[in-house]
Amino acid sequence: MSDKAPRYQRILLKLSGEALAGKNDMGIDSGVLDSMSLAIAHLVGLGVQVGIVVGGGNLYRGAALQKQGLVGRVTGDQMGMLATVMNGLAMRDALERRNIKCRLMSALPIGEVTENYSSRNAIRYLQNNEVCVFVAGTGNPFFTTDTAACLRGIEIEANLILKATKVDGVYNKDPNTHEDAVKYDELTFDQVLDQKLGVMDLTAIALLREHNVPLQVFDMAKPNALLHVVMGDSEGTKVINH
Ligand SMILES: Nc1ncnc2c1ncn2[C@@H]1O[C@H](COP(=O)(O)OP(=O)(O)O)[C@@H](O)[C@H]1O
Ligand SMILES: O=c1ccn([C@@H]2O[C@H](COP(=O)(O)OP(=O)(O)O)[C@@H](O)[C@H]2O)c(=O)[nH]1
Repeated sequence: MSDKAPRYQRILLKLSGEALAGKNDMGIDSGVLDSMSLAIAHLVGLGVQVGIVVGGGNLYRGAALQKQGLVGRVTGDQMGMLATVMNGLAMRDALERRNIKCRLMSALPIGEVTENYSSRNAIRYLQNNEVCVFVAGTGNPFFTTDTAACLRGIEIEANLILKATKVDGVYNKDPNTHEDAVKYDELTFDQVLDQKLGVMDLTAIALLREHNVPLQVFDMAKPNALLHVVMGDSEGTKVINH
């Protein structure tokens, strides 16, 4: 890579819980944490301001807990939100081991374990080159961490929302179930909504469309993909308004 400057000064990165589990079915894989924290540290070194929303699907998902008959949906979603807090704690420590200053900010107040989310404080921390890890989703049941990522991204005035996921972009149909699915390099929020393309939930997409914040979807397991996105190089799929 040349000495060109990053295209985006402030980003919001969505990391799913499943990404943190790596090749395991659940839990947190230390190797994945290590490589993710290294990639993020690289961006911080380039002067990029980084906010992160972590998911919790590697531990608990409210809808699945309800389906098992374990708890009701609201309780299940609360367990899911607390799962994101645990993932966030692990992510913060992984970043701090790399001497990256990091804040863990929760949508639900959890005493001394996290600090309460405030967009004003988050923006101050980001301006001070501290990474902000946002946990507990939106703080409300019936939402997802994808929606939380878009919400936080809009609030902190991120230039781009990045969804690091298991597929390398948005396709015309689910590539995991359709061998003939075709990948888009770029498409609009209207196309995603009209065609109900399932890579991010529709609430999240509608928020980004309304607030005109671009989204880039890319393969979290591909080496240097995160860096390519931030440098403005072609990677994954970009979703924009027009
Ligand atoms: N049109 C589509 N393009 C890409 N992926 C899609 C599409 N429709 C459904 N998917 C599925 O969406 C998944 C990513 O969304 P999701 O499960 O929410 O990811 P994560 O767990 O990383 O947040 C992919 O693994 C893929 O199987
Ligand atoms: O604003 C939110 C965000 C998340 N959740 C709960 O937390 C779980 C974990 O989040 P998600 O499924 O989005 O995680 P990911 O798929 O990214 O790992 C969800 O299933 C919900 O039960 C919630 O209730 N409200």
